[in-house]
Amino acid sequence: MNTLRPRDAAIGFDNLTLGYDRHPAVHHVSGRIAPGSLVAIVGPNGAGKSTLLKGIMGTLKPLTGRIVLDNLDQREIAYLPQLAEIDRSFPLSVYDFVAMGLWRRCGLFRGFGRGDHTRISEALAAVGLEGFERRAIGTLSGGQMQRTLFARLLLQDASVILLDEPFNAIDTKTTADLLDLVAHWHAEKRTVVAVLHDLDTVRHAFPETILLARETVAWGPTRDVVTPENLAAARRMVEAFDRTAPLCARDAA
Ligand SMILES: Nc1ncnc2c1ncn2[C@@H]1O[C@H](COP(=O)(O)OP(=O)(O)OP(=O)(O)O)[C@@H](O)[C@H]1O
Repeated sequence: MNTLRPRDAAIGFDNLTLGYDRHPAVHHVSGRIAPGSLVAIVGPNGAGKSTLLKGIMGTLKPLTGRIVLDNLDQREIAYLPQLAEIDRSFPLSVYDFVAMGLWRRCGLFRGFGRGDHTRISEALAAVGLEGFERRAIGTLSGGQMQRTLFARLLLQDASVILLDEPFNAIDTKTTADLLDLVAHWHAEKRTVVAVLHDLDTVRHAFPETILLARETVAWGPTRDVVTPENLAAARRMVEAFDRTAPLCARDAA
């Protein structure tokens, strides 16, 4: 069902500062996520990981610096938000929720053809949710909802996929199944960037890591980045950060 034509979609950060109400949340990030990378973003709570994903998505505009997208339109990026951010009270079936992954290609008001229904069924099968089509999303367990979100991502068929804590509070079996999908996307040369807290998962499944602590502590091969020294430095840096500061000392100089 993969209709992706691999392209050289890359994401660059040029001295990027992102924040809220003009207060920086993550600052001076520079680097490039190469096409086809499989990258983990790690760091303590409040390090700016989700903020960086929101910057890539364009929902948060840079305070200073730039995000440079090569061969990539922001609308083509697929994004899996944290489970807690999804309003599940909306009366939507699993089938209709997953079908939303096709909207960008089909348009809102065009009906689905037989090929589309097949693709939706294949996506549900790929995440192990056959038989759940008519269930309201509000009745799903956390793991079932996460599988539903992955099925929607499958249909989006995006060259860049951003995942915000995709395995939080998800059991081992579901995590393993969803990690298989991530590995599959990587094999298809899609770019996958995931915010993660479980460092074992990062070490086993993500070749590249960005360690954030309001700025970049380290960025490179996971074995070089996820070290006790770097993790301790990240903790110290987040604790020392003044969240009320309008500017950092580097900007003021
Ligand atoms: N909408 C917002 N308005 C104001 N401040 C915000 C907003 N969203 C995040 N922040 C602040 O920005 C900082 C970075 O938050 P962010 O959610 O990016 O961190 P994170 O690394 O993803 O943390 P966690 O691991 O806890 O999810 C935090 O101090 C947070 O309180």
